Amino acid sequence: MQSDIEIAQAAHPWPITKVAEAAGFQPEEVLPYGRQKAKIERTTPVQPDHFGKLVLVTSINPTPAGEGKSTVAVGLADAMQQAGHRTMLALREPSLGPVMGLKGGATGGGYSQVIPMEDINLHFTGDFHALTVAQNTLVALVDNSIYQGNPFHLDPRQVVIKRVLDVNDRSLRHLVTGLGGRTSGVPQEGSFEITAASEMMAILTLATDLSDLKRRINRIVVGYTYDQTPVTVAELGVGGAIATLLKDAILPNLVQTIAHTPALIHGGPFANIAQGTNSIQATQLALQQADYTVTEAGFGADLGGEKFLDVKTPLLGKHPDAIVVVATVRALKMHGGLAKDQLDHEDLAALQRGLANLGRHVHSMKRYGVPVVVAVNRFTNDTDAELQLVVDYARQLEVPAYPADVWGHGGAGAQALAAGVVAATEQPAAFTPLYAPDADLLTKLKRIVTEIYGGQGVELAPKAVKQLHQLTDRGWDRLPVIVAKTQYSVTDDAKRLGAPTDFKIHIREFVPKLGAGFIVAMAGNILTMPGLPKHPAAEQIKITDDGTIQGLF
Ligand SMILES: Nc1ncnc2c1ncn2[C@@H]1O[C@H](COP(=O)(O)OP(=O)(O)O)[C@@H](O)[C@H]1O
Ligand SMILES: O=COP(=O)(O)O
Repeated sequence: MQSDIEIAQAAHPWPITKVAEAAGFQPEEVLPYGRQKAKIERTTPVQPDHFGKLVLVTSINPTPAGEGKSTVAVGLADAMQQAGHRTMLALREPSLGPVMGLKGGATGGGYSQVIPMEDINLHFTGDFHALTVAQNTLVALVDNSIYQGNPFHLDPRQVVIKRVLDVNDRSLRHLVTGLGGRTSGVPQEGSFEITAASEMMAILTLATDLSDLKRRINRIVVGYTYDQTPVTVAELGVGGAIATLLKDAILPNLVQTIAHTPALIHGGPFANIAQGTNSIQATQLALQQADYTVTEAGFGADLGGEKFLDVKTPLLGKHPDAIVVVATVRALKMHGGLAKDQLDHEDLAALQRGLANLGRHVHSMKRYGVPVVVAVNRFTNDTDAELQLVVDYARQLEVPAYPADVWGHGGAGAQALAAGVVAATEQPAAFTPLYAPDADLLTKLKRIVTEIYGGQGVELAPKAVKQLHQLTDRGWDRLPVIVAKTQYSVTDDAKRLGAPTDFKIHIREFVPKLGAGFIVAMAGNILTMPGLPKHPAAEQIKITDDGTIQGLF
């Protein structure tokens, strides 16, 4: 069986200028980066009343490998395009952390991939590197201000803006900087987070244009003074320089699928530690150009799905017309109690037990008032009996379900799914947000935990209780909330699979991100700098002397 990269390398892509022309972009809007990539620079403002239909792809709680949201999104878009619907994808950029680590890339798989997968999964058009330099330059400017006499009276123990790196590196979670004596800075305790979790990434993906980007950067709180007053980038007077570093990164990237469906790929926040959705700009651009936009949000519906619907949708100016919940037999069997190495043979009893996780996510997506469709992403070991069990269960939930073999057959494996999704987008939708925008932080959190996770409520650690009072005193307690928690469970315990209800979410601290415009609630022991596994993917990745990349999954 060919690998993802072998299938991608055997594809015959169009020149990106041809993809752009077919997608309706004007030549002056297309900035090629080589033959198969381009950035798109809008020359006319988007018009929300001309937007096409929006399809959000989310999923059940995944296994560590992922359950195929990107793969299904690509195969679905190809199938819709091949059925004659003008379709465009809006996806997120991969982080090199998982690419070299455990999870792999974010370009789909099999015959449902965006290409050139090597470029996209490695340095793409440099957006992650630009974001890394932008955030690290800001930290250096803050440290320099403290070193050069500290005119803003910043407390070195309360600098909250973190250095970032697009690498999984646990050794950078806790460190001391500024050692080496008087000329080497001011000693400070600090830490790195992965670029995908950075506030700069969140700002890039939520900004509607360059002026919004600049406003958001200026709102970043870099730290607090000795008397607890927040200090912003605007006060430091360096917002313009930081925005300059992102002048190209702010532009969405255009590539194509193996079947030449246009795909805008922009922004790469993870949904377990950030908001997990691709950029507002790319999604609006796709909505403007195509009759159907297929987009995805990270990890399960409890994370990327909820954040897309409650944080991104109000800024996007358009709610989804249909929500696709991707399920796999293998993940459902894990939720039914099987171990990772027991998933390759038929086990209807385990599958039956694990269906509750699908039920949880279908229920939580249905409450938004948007038609829901289940896509059963077929793996080679899935039996017809297992697939039928999932379809029958979905029918009991009164949602249509379509097995799709997009990995093995691309769009041809998703024709029934595509027809079902198009039909779903024609159904009436009464979008119902989860909480009122002006609800307080705790109310928002409780709604997420009870309505989306199925839990009993929230428990705040003493530090979080204290922070909540500070947030309230500052008037920051009405901002949207982003829950950072494990992707494997609806709870904050990665080992609790299925659909438990007897749990609370334990919030250890709140992290205000005023530039991004939300508060992050850190649940359980979630970390914002992942580590590498015992056998990282890097052990398989090679490059031949003639420059051919191998083993990139
Ligand atoms: N039906 C399938 N059969 C085999 N491999 C698959 C299938 N669907 C996805 N994969 C593989 O699983 C990995 C994760 O898929 P991906 O679409 O990235 O998941 P997600 O977007 O949910 O994280 C990729 O390497 C992909 O090639
Ligand atoms: O944020 C994580 O996204 P994936 O589910 O695509 O890995």
